[in-house]
Amino acid sequence: MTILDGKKVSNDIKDEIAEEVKKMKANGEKVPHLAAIIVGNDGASLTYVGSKVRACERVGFESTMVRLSNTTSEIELLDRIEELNNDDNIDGFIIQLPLPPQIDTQKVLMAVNPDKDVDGFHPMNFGKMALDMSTFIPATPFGILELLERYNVSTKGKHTVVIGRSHIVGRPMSILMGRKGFPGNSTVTLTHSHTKNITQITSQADIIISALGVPNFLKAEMVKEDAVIIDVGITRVADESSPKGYVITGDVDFENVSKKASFITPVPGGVGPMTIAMLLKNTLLARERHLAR
Ligand SMILES: NC(=O)C1=CN([C@@H]2O[C@H](COP(=O)(O)OP(=O)(O)OC[C@H]3O[C@@H](n4cnc5c(N)ncnc54)[C@H](OP(=O)(O)O)[C@@H]3O)[C@@H](O)[C@H]2O)C=CC1
Ligand SMILES: Nc1nc(=O)c2c([nH]1)NC[C@@H]1CN(c3ccc(C(=O)N[C@@H](CCC(=O)O)C(=O)O)cc3)C=[N+]21
Repeated sequence: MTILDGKKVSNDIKDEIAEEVKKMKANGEKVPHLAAIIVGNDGASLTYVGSKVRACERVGFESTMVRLSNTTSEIELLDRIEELNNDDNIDGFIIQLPLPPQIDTQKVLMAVNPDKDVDGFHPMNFGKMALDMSTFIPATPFGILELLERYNVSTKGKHTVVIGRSHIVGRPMSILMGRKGFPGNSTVTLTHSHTKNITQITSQADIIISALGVPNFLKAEMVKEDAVIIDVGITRVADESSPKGYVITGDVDFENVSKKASFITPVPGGVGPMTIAMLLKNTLLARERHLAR
């Protein structure tokens, strides 16, 4: 069994990006600038955005965090997006999800300039991805592809089962694994809360990508011997014995499933850090597109 060490690979990627930024600086070129809008005070969301800002600092990017109150109206948010769209210093930006209920998420995501949409959530970019055109690939699925590639995990002709169909993880993942090329050429089954007999489906999978957010959902009995297991789930579970008062838990019963798996991602230290590294990669791409305009 091999652990797919997202923490290590993400550090390698950040080192590679930092090298590129050094060269830009040496040539007197503009360095990439990422902005993030965060609405409200959700602890987990603040943590993620904080890690994105720290990652920017580490590789030498500029970063801007725009913090808005939980009662921000849709119009106010759309105005802030328009400012970032028009700000020539900003190469790319993201709007941290989820948004409070008074705001229509789809409307907001459609307001982002597709050339600055480093999350790849705009319908234009999502459509391009589905049509194999070059574009921003959503960071979490992109990170999973990168991890499979760097560990040379075979995907061709394999049966990949994705659990969860969210717009940010499961749905794009199902499209990407079925694309031509590597990593891809998989036969994909997309499952969700209305799927019947899910154990029967996961038991046939060569690769399982679990993105539902239910701790310990995927148990050893649901998994075939030598399967590849990608655990996207991140749930905070209260734990008084840990310093923060909670621990981060994935969707997979790691202790038992890892005994059967050929490759498996841990939580923490698997897909999460890869997501951040790929957001930086997308920001590099956004800068190139910006300079080409
Ligand atoms: N590591 C990382 O970088 C990231 C981690 N995450 C984590 O991944 C998890 C999923 O997040 P996200 O993609 O936003 O998903 P959502 O919470 O938006 O959706 C969950 C999906 O899981 C499906 N689902 C729920 N219960 C079941 C069940 N019992 N059996 C089968 N399918 C089920 C839902 O089905 P239905 O559509 O029918 O409701 C839905 O499609 C969360 O823990 C989140 O924190 C998210 C993004 C990045
Ligand atoms: N517009 C938008 N883009 C996103 O990419 C996005 C989002 N909204 N909303 C929420 C989800 C979640 N997400 C994570 C990113 C990093 C870790 C991560 O670094 N996790 C660490 C642990 C972090 C911790 O200790 O809390 C790990 O798994 O090792 C987790 C989750 C990005 N998301």
